[in-house]
Amino acid sequence: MSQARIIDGKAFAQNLRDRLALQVADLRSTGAKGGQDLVPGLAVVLVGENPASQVYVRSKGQATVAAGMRSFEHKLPDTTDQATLVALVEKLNRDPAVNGILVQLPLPAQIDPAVVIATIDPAKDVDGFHVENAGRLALGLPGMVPCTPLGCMMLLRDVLGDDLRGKRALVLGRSTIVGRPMASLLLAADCTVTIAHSRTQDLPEECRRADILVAAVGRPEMVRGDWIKPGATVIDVGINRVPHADPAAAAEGRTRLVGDVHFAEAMTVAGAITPVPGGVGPMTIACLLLNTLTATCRQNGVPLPGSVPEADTAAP
Ligand SMILES: Nc1nc(=O)c2c([nH]1)NC[C@@H]1CN(c3ccc(C(=O)N[C@@H](CCC(=O)O)C(=O)O)cc3)C=[N+]21
Ligand SMILES: [Mg+2]
Repeated sequence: MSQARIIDGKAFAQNLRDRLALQVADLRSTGAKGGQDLVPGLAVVLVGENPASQVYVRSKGQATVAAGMRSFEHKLPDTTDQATLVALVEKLNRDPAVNGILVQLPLPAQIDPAVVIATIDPAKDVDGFHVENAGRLALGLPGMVPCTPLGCMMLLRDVLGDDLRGKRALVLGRSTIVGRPMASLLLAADCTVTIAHSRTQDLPEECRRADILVAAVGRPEMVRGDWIKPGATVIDVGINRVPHADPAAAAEGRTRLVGDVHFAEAMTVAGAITPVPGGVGPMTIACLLLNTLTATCRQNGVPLPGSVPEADTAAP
């Protein structure tokens, strides 16, 4: 039986982070010569004590420092009101040491995420969630591109190169943070794009038509082997924590991570596939650093370092 190529997102992300660290060091020395502060700074705001969010925020901070950038972490209590969070974001907008701002989602129920995101200066919106950046992407204009779709695109470019052109791509999921921006990027890469979702009729049949399948629905192992076109490239965005496969371990409360794709089944059909963990997740963090570097360069009128991929087009 055939075996898919496993797309090593972890290694790709580490390589990107190494290259970014070199560019950050270059930028810092350029700034020192010109008397400018060209040290990229990323502010991450966490409201509340969601354990998963705490883990993500910690690994983002570590990655930021490892790349030679400044990390500013702001932790606010679960009871924080919207006005307080908006005031913090406004302060970060004005702070010249802060080039990127990320407000960790989800936010507690008393805070409307749309209001907070609308407050972020679009030039510092390294998540690419602001309406201005979402609109720019939808119109094919330069802007900040959401990290997860950007990372998926880089992996696809690595596997397929120019073969992306004209391919049938299906995005499963229509979220504003993954599905929709992913579809825009695939369209910009000259794919023929379908967005499928919970109301799509004959979903397995739709999936089977796709040369490129991007699963981002948040449903553990929903995409089965027989939903996949033989040889297709599969990008699994899902990160679902489920009880451990071994019932004894599950009884002790142990969990494991699975994607939106049934990996073992997909392995026998797909041409290439991202694993979970070790696929898209690490790319999200690497692209956050890339966006922070891009934002810093644009804010200071400095050209993007040559070997850093152009985020807008996700060229290799
Ligand atoms: N404003 C905002 N921006 C985000 O980008 C954002 C957010 N809020 N809220 C939560 C989600 C989730 N997210 C992940 C980042 C890295 C991994 C990651 O590195 N995963 C590893 C390890 C996973 C693990 O072991 O738990 C992997 O897939 O291999 C996963 C998920 C960013 N998010
Ligand atoms: Mg700075």
